[in-house]
This record gives sequence, structure tokens and C-alpha cells, in this order.
Amino acid sequence: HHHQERSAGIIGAPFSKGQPRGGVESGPDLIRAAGLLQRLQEQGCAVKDYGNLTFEEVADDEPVGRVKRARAVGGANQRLSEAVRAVKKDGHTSVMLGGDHSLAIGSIHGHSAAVGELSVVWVDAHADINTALTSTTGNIHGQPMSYLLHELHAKVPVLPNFSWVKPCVSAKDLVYIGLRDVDPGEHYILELLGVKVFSMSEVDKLGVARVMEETCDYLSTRVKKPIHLSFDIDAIDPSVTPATGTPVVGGLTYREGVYITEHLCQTGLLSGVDLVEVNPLRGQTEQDVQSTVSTAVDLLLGCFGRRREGNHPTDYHNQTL
Ligand SMILES: N[C@H]1CN[C@H](C(=O)O)[C@@H]1CCC[B-](O)(O)O
Ligand SMILES: [Mn+2]
Ligand SMILES: [Mn+2]
Ligand SMILES: [Mn+2]
Repeated sequence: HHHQERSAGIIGAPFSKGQPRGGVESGPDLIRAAGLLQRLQEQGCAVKDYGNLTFEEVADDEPVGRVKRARAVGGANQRLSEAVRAVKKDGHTSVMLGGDHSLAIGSIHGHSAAVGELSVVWVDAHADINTALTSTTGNIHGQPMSYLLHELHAKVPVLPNFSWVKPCVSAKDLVYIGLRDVDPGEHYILELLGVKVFSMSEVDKLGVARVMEETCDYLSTRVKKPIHLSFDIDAIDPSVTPATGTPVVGGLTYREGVYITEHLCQTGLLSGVDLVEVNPLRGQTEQDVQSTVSTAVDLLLGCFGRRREGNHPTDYHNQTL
């Protein structure tokens, strides 16, 4: 028999305009510098690095209603969507390194353009499902899911550089893990749409193993679809990953985070991954930044087969055995 070798297509998206804090655009290069590609190769994963996307500066990106920096976010995500689609067409699992979480608009849109219907597992302290009208900050990194869900299409206003976005996810195909800071408008939407949510209360109550079992059962009740994992590093507790824009206490442990990606990997359905919101300027110390970046790397290695029990290449021959 032969192995369907895992292969990762890496896209760097050094973009920060979905939120106001500088520094998050350094995420892709920090994660690369921490050895992501080498570590993936060492564990037997084929890797193709598509480099970092370049995003045009947008002058006069005045708010549209309360929505901030819409032109920059719309343009960046259109480019990202095309890039992710191409990576999927090349046969890889796409790995989008952010950058802020508004980039999930392009990543999920492009993934769906390549594979059609997909499931989304959103691991985050936040639901990021404000519409342009429910958002109190106007920052689009708190809104990406609202542009992607069929059920919210009527609630999304026309925004400049957003006309290319077509809703591509059904509410029944979305699962949240790690929520602990959800706005009232978001909570209303989640309840109205009946979205499956494992907040930190459920993680405490059920334990992460049961959460993952129920997540995978829920998503494969109907047709098994490719899974898009959108992982906001602020899902992990800030004691482990402090270098991020919107930290919230009471988060996932390092072990719970790695269990989540290990579990999704073993489904064999993981088809696209986002790792977003790493911001070195939000760390107090160099150790804060290193802890955040190395956790991001380990989460991604778990997506591509790293097991804490150990790994060995399929063709391992130790002559001295
Ligand atoms: N405090 C949260 C909840 N809602 C706010 C908003 O809509 O601006 C913040 C978004 C965090 C986005 B992130 O999850 O991508 O970091
Ligand atoms: Mn074999
Ligand atoms: Mn978040
Ligand atoms: Mn987020």
C-alpha cells in the first residue's frame, strides 16, 4: 500500500487592517522563522511555500457607516481568495498565516471556490460573527463569518471592494470551540441560526476529547465535507499566547489546543487551515512572543500529523536495530 502523503501549501498574509493594532502583519514571517516549514518536512509532510501576498495600500479608506478600512480588507481578501483557490487546485492543504482574522473571508471563500461545500471549525475566544450593523467597533476582524454565511446574506450591507464575496458556508456546517467573549449581537445571531457552539463552559464540562468527538459527529451527521479550520491564537489562554491583539483570560491550555489539531488531522478531512492574530507588539517580553509563536507552530504541526507519542517516517530503517 502507499501513503496519501500529506502536503501543505503555505500562504503568508501580512495584513492588519481588519483591526487597529500594528504588528499582526509580522505574523507570517515570525512563524516561518520559528521553523514551521522545516518541522513539517521533518515529520514527513510535503511543503510548498507560496510566499507572502502583497496588498496594495488604499488611500482615503474612510469608514462606511461604522465599518472601518473596508476597501483595504475587501481588496486584500479578494487576492487571498484567489491564492487559496490556487493552492487547493495544486492539491495541497492550504495554510494561511495571518495577519488578522478578517483574512478568514478570503481564505474560506477561496477554499470553497476550489472544493465546494465545506465545514468550518472556528477555534477562537470570539465568534467573529458581527454584521456590519451589529459591530460596535467597526473592526472587520470581528465580522468575517457574517460575510460567509448564506443565512446572513440579507443582513450584510454593500461595502466597497466586497462585491466579489459570495456566501459559501451554511450555519449547520459551522462549529465554534473556545468562545468566552461574545457580543450580544453575536449571541443573538448564534442562537437565531442555531449554530453549534462549544464555549469554554462546554470545554470545562465535557473535556476537550468529548468536544472533539461531538464536533466531528455533528459535522459528519450529513455528508462528510472537507474541513476548514480557522484558528485564532487568542483561543489559547493568554498565559501561553499573550502576544495577540484581543487576549481574554480563561482560554484553552496548550494541551487542549494541540489535542484539537491532532484530532482534526486524524479525521483525514482537514483541507484548509488559518492561523491568525499573532502580534509580536502585544507581547511584554521576548519570551511572550516566543511562547506565542512556538505554540502557533505546534498547533500547525498537529494539523499535519505530529503526535505527542512520537512519529517516524514510513520508510524509517535504523540499521543498528
Ligand atoms: N472583543 C471581540 C468581540 N467582538 C469585538 C469586535 O467585533 O470588534 C472583538 C473582535 C475580536 C476579533 B478576533 O477574534 O479576530 O480577535
Ligand atoms: Mn504504510
Ligand atoms: Mn479572537
Ligand atoms: Mn478571531
